[in-house]
Formats: sequence, structure tokens, C-alpha cells
Amino acid sequence: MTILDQIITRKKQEVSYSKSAVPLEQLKDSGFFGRETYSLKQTLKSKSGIIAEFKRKSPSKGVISENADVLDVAKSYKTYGASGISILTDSEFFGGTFDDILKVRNEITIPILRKDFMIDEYQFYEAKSIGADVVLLIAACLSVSQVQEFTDLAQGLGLEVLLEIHTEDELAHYNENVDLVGINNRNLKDFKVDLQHSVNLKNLLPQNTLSVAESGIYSVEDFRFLKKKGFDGFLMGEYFMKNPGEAFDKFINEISS
Ligand SMILES: O=P(O)(O)OC[C@@H](O)[C@@H](O)c1c[nH]c2ccccc12
Repeated sequence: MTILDQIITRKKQEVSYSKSAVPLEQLKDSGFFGRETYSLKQTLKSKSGIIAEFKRKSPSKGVISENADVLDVAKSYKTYGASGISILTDSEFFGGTFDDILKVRNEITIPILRKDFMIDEYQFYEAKSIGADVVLLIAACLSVSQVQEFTDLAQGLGLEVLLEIHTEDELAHYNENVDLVGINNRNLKDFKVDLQHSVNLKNLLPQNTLSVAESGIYSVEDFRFLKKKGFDGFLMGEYFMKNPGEAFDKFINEISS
């Protein structure tokens, strides 16, 4: 069983528990459900292009930053020019909670990506009610028709969709309605990072697709390499979270000089 299989098995249990704890109709009446969302497609162009992530731990790296305060980190990401913030809401494997998004929503005026493993319609309503603007669809754990259905559902709720792919086979999950395509530099099955692999895959997408390079970006050189190859967005977590509050500011200064 791969780690992805383990995560999905667990996620199914969590979603079925959530559905009984907070029925869908109640969710539609709660939190930020009625708010207007921000567009990551727009801020990717107008700001640094970096989607900075808040993540306490991960299956590939273990604990990264257990005690970081989500509000402090999110504020520094916003202040120094992040195009968006990615916040993990999976608790078992990534140490996140819904509260992390709820806490920052009113304080932050840039798009928030709810980073989780979306496998059920219910989670899209949940994402909207906790204050997210964008959701991630991971091709490796969805069928082609699920990607289409979930894209329609998310967009109907005013959420943008970032479709994540990693292999050439997964290009079959792409459809022109998705807002952004993320190419994961890290293989979720064995955690290997390969930037060139992502560049090759990006070149197979229709030319005007908004593309995001995800994971394993650890230096200004990595960033510049991917930017030169035409990526519009850069999803970075570990590098910033190892030194929350300082690494991002410094990185932004370096790429702008
Ligand atoms: O911390 P990194 O290597 O900079 O990676 C960030 C992000 O891309 C990564 O967390 C990620 C990409 N796709 C995912 C899917 C699920 C969970 C996490 C992820």
C-alpha cells in the first residue's frame, strides 16, 4: 500500500465522520460559505507567482515546524508578496486543521488554497465554508470523470481549481475548464523530486495553460530555472516553513534583485 493509498483510506473515514457530524445543509449555512472568493489566477500574474505553504509536517519530511503560528506566518507571506497561501487541512499526515484557514481568513486578502485530498463532494462545500478560494484536485487519486464533476462543483461555488498531475498518463485528467494545472516535482509514491521531469510534462500542456510548479523548490536557482521554462506559479512549503517568518522575506528579496 503506497502512502497515497493510506491517506485516501483514512480520508474516506474522516469525510464520512464529518458528514454525520455536520450535515451538508448545515454546512451551507455556516462560516464563510456566502463570501466572494479571491482569484489566484489573477494574483499569480500581479504578484511574485509564489504560492507559499503553511505545513507543520509531511510524510516525506516528518516534522518541519511544529510550533509555527499560522497567523504570523500567513501575514508575513502576504506582506512580502505571496500570490497566494496554501494551507494544509489534513491533520493525520500533515498536522493541519480547518482552524488554520478559519483563523487567517479575515486577516488575509490574498487567495487561500485549501490543500487536502479531495475525494467527495462534501469537501468542496466544507472548503467554501472555512474560507478557501482554491481547491486542489490530485489526478493520482481521482478518475477523469471525477475531475470533471468536481471542477464543475467547485467553480459553481466560486472556487478555483488547481489540478495536480505528475505523470504523462495523468494528462488524460486535464480538461480546459480547470483554472490552473500544477505539476508536482515530487512523486507522491516514492517522494523523488525531479524538476526537469516537470518541465517536460509542462511542454505537453496546451500553450496558454496557467501552470504551477509544485514541491522541492529549495533555492533561487530552482525558482529561476522553472520561471525561465515558463511556469506561472511556484508552490513552495518546506523551504519557507523551516525558517518561518524569515525565509520568505529573504527569498523575495533575492528573486527581485
Ligand atoms: O514543501 P515543498 O516541497 O515545497 O512542497 C509544497 C507542496 O508542493 C507540497 O506540499 C504538495 C504538493 N502536492 C501535494 C499534495 C498533497 C499534499 C502536499 C502536496
